[in-house]
Amino acid sequence: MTELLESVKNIAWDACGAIMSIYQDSIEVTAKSDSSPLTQADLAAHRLIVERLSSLAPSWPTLSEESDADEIRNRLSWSIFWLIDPLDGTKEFINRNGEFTVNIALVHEGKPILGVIAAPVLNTMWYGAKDNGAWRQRAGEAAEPIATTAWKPDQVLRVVGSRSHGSDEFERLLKALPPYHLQGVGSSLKFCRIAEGAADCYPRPGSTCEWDTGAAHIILEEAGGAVLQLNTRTLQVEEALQYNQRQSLINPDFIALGAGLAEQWNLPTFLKGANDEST
Ligand SMILES: Nc1ncnc2c1ncn2[C@@H]1O[C@H](COP(=O)(O)O)[C@@H](OP(=O)(O)O)[C@H]1O
Ligand SMILES: [Mg+2]
Repeated sequence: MTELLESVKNIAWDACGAIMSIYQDSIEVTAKSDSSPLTQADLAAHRLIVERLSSLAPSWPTLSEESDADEIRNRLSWSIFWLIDPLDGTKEFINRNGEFTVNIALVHEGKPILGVIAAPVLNTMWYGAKDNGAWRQRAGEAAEPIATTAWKPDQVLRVVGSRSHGSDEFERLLKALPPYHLQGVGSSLKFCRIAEGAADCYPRPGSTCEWDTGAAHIILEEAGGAVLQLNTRTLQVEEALQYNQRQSLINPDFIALGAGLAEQWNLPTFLKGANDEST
């Protein structure tokens, strides 16, 4: 696993290089069929990552946000594959605020077992693999282990949410939380904040795809946290998100949280109903 991680880290970092050469030049934006934005950086990173992973592990297929439908036609029969978002946070990339990442996960039997998230503007990578812990590495520095922090009921809950994709459902969920502080953060960086102990939870009703969460999912689990399906009606957490098990690649509603918070979430006292004391 350690050797595989090093290879994937190198690939993610090289993809960051391809993205940055476009970031520093001019960004051309086109619209995909679902009207979400696409840039030449998404495609350059996609091509580099798919080519390099295919030569690293020729028998493991790749499923990228930018894959053609034909290339992933048989995906439900895959037991192991690479799950890739070549540029997560395209809107943040276009807005040039630095909050975008390259996400690469290895998924086995519906669960992510290795993940790398690279943020070129922040010069940082977060990564982890099953039973190998979670790590953060700043460019030119040694890797350091990271872990979630356990929220206590007398503390303000540090919530992270999308910078660019809010929703009424998200606003409704916030009302069920104890006193909180909300920070908007782009891309998978929200999960990284929880994994390194800088935030407590990230509720996300709707509007994410499996490539937005796969790499972050295993990193957060290895840091002591969890990424759990959330029933937004009852506000109960359910089993962990699963990958490549359904026709749709859109995730169900979920909440990512640090150590111990899933148990707290199920305590009736945790949910206080409409809450107007938020900071
Ligand atoms: N309506 C929608 N349906 C599915 N996924 C959506 C969506 N709106 C946003 N997303 C996903 O949310 C990601 C951005 O996350 P965030 O808002 O947390 O920064 C996008 O990643 P990309 O930028 O890779 O397309 C996209 O995959
Ligand atoms: Mg993308």
